[in-house]
Amino acid sequence: MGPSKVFCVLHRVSRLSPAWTAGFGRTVDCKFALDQGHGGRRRYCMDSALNQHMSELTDKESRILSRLYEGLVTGQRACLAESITLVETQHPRKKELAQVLLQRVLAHRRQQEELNGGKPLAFRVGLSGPPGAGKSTFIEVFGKMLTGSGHKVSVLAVDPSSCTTGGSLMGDKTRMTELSRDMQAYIRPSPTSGTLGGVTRTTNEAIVLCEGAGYDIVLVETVGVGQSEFAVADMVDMFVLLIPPAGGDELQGIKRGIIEMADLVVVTKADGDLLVPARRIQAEYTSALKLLRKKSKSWTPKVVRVSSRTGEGVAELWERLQEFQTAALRSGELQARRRSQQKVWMWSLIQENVLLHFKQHPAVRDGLPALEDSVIRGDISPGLAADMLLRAFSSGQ
Ligand SMILES: Nc1nc2c(ncn2[C@@H]2O[C@H](COP(=O)(O)OP(=O)(O)OP(=O)(O)O)[C@@H](O)[C@H]2O)c(=O)[nH]1
Repeated sequence: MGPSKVFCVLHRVSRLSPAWTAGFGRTVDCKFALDQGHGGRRRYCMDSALNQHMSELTDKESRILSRLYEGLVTGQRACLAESITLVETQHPRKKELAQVLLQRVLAHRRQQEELNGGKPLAFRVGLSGPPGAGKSTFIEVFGKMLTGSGHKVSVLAVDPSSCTTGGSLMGDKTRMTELSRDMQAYIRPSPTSGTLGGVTRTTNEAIVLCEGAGYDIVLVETVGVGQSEFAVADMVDMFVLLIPPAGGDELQGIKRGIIEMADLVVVTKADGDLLVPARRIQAEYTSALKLLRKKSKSWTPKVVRVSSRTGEGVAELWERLQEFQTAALRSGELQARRRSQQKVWMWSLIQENVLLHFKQHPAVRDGLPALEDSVIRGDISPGLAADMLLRAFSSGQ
C-alpha cells in the first residue's frame, strides 16, 4: 500500500466526528507502522475494516451511535438494551454499526482499565447446570445479595435451544422477578434467533456493552444443554457448575468434560429433606474433582453447598468467587484467559460469517437443493456433494 492509500485511510478517519475517532489513534499509527517499517511483511490492522464501516456513516447513523454510546457509558439501561439489540441484529448495515459502537466501547473500557491499574473492571462468571438445578432461583438470591452490597449486576443468557425452537427459555423475566425490578441489575434474555455461534458472539458483545455501562459483575447463564456450557466457559473469568442433589440418573446428563471446566461446583437446594443428599453429592464431587487434572496453578476447584431457599451458603460462595478472582488476577491467569478468549471469539465470528457467505453464494444457493436431494437418496456421497459446493463457492469468488 503506497502513501496515497495511507492518506486515503487517514482522510476517511478524519471525516468522522472527533467523538468517533477519539479512540482510534492506535489504528492509524498501526497502519503507518505497516507501511513504513516492516519490510513489506503483511500485517493486518483493524483500520481497513473499521474504516469501511465508519467512512460511510450518515449523519443520522452518527447521531444514533453517539446517543447510544453516551447513554451507555452514563449507565442508561434503555441505551444498553438498544445497543444489545443492535449487536443481535441480522441486518448487514446494522451489524457494521454495531461493530463501530463496540470498538468505541472497547476503547472506553481500555481507558477505564488503564485508570484501574490495568485490572479488568468487571468479573465475569458463567453459571451452568442441568435443567431444574436451581440456577434462576440462585441467581435471583445471589444477584440481590450483590446489588445489596453495592454491585451492579447483569445477567445474560446463552440458550442454543432458542435457535431451533424460535423461543427463548430465558424470555420470561418472571424467572427472576425480584432481580428484574432491581435498578442495579440488568437481565437480558437470550437472543431468539441465530446459530449457537451467533448467540455466542452476541453474548460476548453484550458482555462488553454491560461492562461499558458500568456493570461490575456479569453473570452468564446457560439455559440449554450441550455445547452451550462450553461456549459459556469460553466467555467468562470463572465457570461455576450448579448441580442439584439428585440421584445418579439425573446427573448422567452432565458431561464429564464440563466438570473438568468447572472452577467451582455448587450443590444447590441444600435444605430440608435435600440436605442429606446434598452432603452426599458434595462428597462425591469433591472426590471426583481430585481425580481430574489440575487446570490452574493458582486455584484448586472446590465443591460448596447452597440453599437459595434459606440463603445458607450464598455469602460463603461469594467469598469463594472473590478468592478465585484474587488468585487468578495475581497469577495473571485471568488476564491470560481473557486474551485467549478473544481469539475464540474471533473464530466464532469467522465461522458464523463464512457459513453465511457460503449459504448465500448464488452458485451454492442454486445447486444446494438438488445436491441435498441426491445425498438423501444416496445417489452421491455427502463428501462429494460438499466438494462440489465448495468448488462452486471458491470458483465464484
Ligand atoms: N428446596 C429447594 N428448592 C429449590 C431451591 N432452589 C430452587 N428450587 C426449586 O427447584 C426448581 C427449579 O428451580 P429453577 O431455579 O427454576 O431451576 P433452573 O436451573 O433455573 O431450571 P431451568 O429453568 O429448567 O433451567 C423450582 O421448583 C425451585 O423452587 C432451593 O434452594 N431449595
